Amino acid sequence: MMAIERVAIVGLGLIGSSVARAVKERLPQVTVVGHDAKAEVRDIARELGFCDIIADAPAAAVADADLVIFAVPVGGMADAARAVAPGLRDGVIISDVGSSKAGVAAALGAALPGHIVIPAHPVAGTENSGPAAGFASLFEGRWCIVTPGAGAPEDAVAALAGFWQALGARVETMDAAHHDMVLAVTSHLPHLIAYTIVGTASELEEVTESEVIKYSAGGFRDFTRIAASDPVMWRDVFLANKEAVLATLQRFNEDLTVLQQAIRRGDAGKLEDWFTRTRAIRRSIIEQGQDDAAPDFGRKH
Ligand SMILES: NC(=O)C1=CN([C@@H]2O[C@H](COP(=O)(O)OP(=O)(O)OC[C@H]3O[C@@H](n4cnc5c(N)ncnc54)[C@H](O)[C@@H]3O)[C@@H](O)[C@H]2O)C=CC1
Ligand SMILES: O=C(O)C(=O)Cc1ccc(O)cc1
Repeated sequence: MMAIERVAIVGLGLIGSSVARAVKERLPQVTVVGHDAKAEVRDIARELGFCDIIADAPAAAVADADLVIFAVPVGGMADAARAVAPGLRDGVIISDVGSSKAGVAAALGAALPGHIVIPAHPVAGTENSGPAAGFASLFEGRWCIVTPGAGAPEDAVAALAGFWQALGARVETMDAAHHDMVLAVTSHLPHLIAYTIVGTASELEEVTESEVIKYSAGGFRDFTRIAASDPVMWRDVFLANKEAVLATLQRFNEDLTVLQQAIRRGDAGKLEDWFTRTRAIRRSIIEQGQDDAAPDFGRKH
């Protein structure tokens, strides 16, 4: 198996800093080099000490790395890749943690021709961002979806899978397009709904802002957590996963119309049947011990 002795992390926010912290805790023999485009983030990273080395220049950060992980918003992957390109050694594994995969795979492949690119997505995170928000246990028991292209060398895929397993993650391999369809349903649409509902509530004139805050102990409160997620990161996810999100939204709108009609017509049976079915879905997730693997809007950190 390919040995990973030196990892370079480009982008030291929530996910990049969590990867660095997890490596330091679980793979202490591995050297972690970090870089962020923002000088203030590099300063905070130096202070917090979750990397062995912080490099000011992107190409210097990746020199001699066995694995380079891009942990920047998905719309910034190409720029980040071009910036490190002159420093990459032959045979290095290039990966990322982006929330959408087909567009990122294409962007990294085009920016780094001739390199081994194996995209990945740890399905774990929080509504917080920045280098101080990360923590070493973030990936424990969570899924990491690896989406190797057709030509990806098996030993490199195995090395990347082993790396994520060492950080505590469960690894699944799938096609990037399939990943994007699945995540559109399980993650991207729920975020879009949260952004919508919180925006709508704050705009409703008959409900004052103080009432929204005062009575937000119910379901609304869980939506506000999700709707506090990073604006740049999520802007990029929706633009990158446009087709899958729009297809999912189409289905969602149709189902919403069905429920709307049931309410208007007073169709009690329809409403009760629907809610009974969704309750069973939640219960079966919990019975399978998978509640941690599914997005949980009420999860506390
Ligand atoms: N936030 C979450 O819960 C999760 C996020 N992701 C993915 O992880 C990636 C990073 O997200 P977060 O860590 O949450 O964001 P973040 O906003 O906490 O950190 C991103 C960092 O990347 C830096 N950056 C931006 N462009 C750069 C460039 N060209 N070169 C170097 N550094 C650059 C920023 O200065 C920032 O410090 C995104 O692609 C996101 O889709 C994946 C799983 C969960
Ligand atoms: O905070 C939450 O509930 C999340 O859903 C975190 C999250 C955000 C983006 C991802 O790609 C994966 C996980």
